[in-house]
Amino acid sequence: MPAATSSIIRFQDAAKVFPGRGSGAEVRAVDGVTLDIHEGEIFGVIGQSGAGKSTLVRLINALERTTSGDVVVDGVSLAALNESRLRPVRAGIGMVFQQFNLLASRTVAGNVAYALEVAGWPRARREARVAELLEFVGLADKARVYPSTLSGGQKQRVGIARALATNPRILLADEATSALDPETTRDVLDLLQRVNRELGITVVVITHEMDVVRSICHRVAVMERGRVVEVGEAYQVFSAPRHDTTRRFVATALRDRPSPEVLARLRTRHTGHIVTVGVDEVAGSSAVLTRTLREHGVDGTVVYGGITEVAERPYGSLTVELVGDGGSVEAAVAALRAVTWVDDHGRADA
Ligand SMILES: Nc1ncnc2c1ncn2[C@@H]1O[C@H](COP(=O)(O)OP(=O)(O)OP(=O)(O)O)[C@@H](O)[C@H]1O
Repeated sequence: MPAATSSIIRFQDAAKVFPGRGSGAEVRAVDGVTLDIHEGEIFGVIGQSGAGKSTLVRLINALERTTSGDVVVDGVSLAALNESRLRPVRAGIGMVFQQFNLLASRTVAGNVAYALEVAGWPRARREARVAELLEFVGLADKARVYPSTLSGGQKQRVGIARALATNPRILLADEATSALDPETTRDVLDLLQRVNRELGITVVVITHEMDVVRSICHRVAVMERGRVVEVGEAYQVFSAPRHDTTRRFVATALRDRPSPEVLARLRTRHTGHIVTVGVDEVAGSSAVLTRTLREHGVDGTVVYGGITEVAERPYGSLTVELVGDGGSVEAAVAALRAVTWVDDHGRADA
């Protein structure tokens, strides 16, 4: 976890209202958001399509301007700035896109150099900086090729090198891995993590992929209809989700809990007492489960479940068939309840 918790981006009752298209009603794409993004963290923004994620993030570099409220970036209030005074703020913010947005007519090096040319860097400095960036993203050997010859993952690494060219303090990534296959996604996420850890850059990622949040985000905001409905440490938000959007999101990551149909099938195969036991870093590790059952003289067989990691901490559940004498099963269930959540499905004949 990053040590610093000072705010680098602050939304203050920020709103973005688009006029209705045709005779349609106006759209409150971002609706009164107050939120702090801390310096040095990887912050995730999740939510369903149309929830307002892109608009929220585009307020940070003023690609969209607030219609009310404010966004304060590195102590600078954006609402009051005109276009020319926004330029230095934008220079401190890099952005990567789902579709990469590379210039087809320029080589890889030419794409990365582009922002430096616009910023008036002399040629020698530019070349040194481009070489350094391509080395950082692992594409030193591709400097002279054109984007069309690259894989999706390589294109996104060029996109990241380009976004880093002018030494931004903030990197915005809008669905940066959504066009990539799972393996390439992993490489790009590793790179974003290095950008954060090695360069100390604050990273804001928009994603609809639980895997992205699960593996790299320190904190996360959940959006619904322009509002932030849940915000906090990724582990806290996902281990105790309060909103349907969050619950649905979590369910896409880990199908660890048996549906009624699965449970019915389990009952035909297992006649003992079936329980689903939460697994988390404090209480529910499988070691705790095994020890508790042993202490009560109960046999446990795992019949369903899954454990994954959220923010590098264990998360999931195990469904277990319990077999034991008299009240020992009930006593074991009570002991488990003292340390984690338990869903008691009972016995087939109960
Ligand atoms: N330029 C615009 N003019 C009018 N309405 C817009 C404009 N841009 C976005 N919207 C509307 O604002 C709402 C939020 O859009 P936004 O793209 O921010 O959502 P999102 O959560 O990023 O969705 P997605 O995941 O599909 O990109 C949507 O209803 C969208 O149609």
